[in-house]
Amino acid sequence: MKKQEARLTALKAREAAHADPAASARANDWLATMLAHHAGQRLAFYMPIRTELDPRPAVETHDGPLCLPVVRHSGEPLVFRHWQPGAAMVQGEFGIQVPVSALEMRPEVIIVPMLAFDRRGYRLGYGGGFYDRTLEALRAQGPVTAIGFAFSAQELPHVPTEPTDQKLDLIVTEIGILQP
Ligand SMILES: Nc1nc2c(c(=O)[nH]1)N(C=O)[C@@H](CNc1ccc(C(=O)N[C@@H](CCC(=O)O)C(=O)O)cc1)CN2
Ligand SMILES: Nc1ncnc2c1ncn2[C@@H]1O[C@H](COP(=O)(O)OP(=O)(O)OP(=O)(O)O)[C@@H](O)[C@H]1O
Repeated sequence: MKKQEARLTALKAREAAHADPAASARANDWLATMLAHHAGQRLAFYMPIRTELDPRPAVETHDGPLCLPVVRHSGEPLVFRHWQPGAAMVQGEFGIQVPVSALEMRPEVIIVPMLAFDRRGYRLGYGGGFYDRTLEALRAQGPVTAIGFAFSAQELPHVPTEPTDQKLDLIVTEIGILQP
């Protein structure tokens, strides 16, 4: 499968890039710059797993409510639960920490994790289709800004796509901000 090959290539690139803390710091500086334009808005971030780029340093600078994605069922959009520093957490699906909070939030800005991306704004994740379904549902309700966050080494010339793929509005890496 083409997507599967692309995932493997990008995963190796991400593992190598992850070893450089300076790249992570620069990416977070760019992300914080971007988030400053969204002050006051509800922001969804993610708890990094494996070698995902950690967005938390930039998220700490955000002026506005925060939430984290929760998998309810495969084949369904993610839901977002309110998070604040010190919030009680529990291990959710795929070993990812999720807030215990029952308070759900509709984010206006979403920091999206990824394995690979291209300059058209297409991305590849772990293959659950969670962010595609989630962005489709949220965009049907109102405006939402999807910010892909990854190391520049995770860029591919052309990510394999399907009709259900939702495009990112912005991509932030350690090199800067890309607007597809
Ligand atoms: N940090 C983070 N949080 C996230 C995501 C993510 O990609 N990263 N998600 C993005 O959707 C959602 C969770 N979805 C996920 C789906 C699959 C796998 C995963 O590790 N899959 C394994 C194989 C799955 C299995 O065990 O059968 C793999 O690809 O190795 C992780 C998260 C919501 N939260
Ligand atoms: N809105 C949708 N409705 C129905 N099926 C969908 C939708 N979005 C994605 N899918 C299906 O989900 C499956 C996985 O999608 P894809 O490979 O794009 O996941 P991914 O973007 O890598 O994963 P994730 O978003 O969880 O990080 C695909 O077979 C796709 O057809």
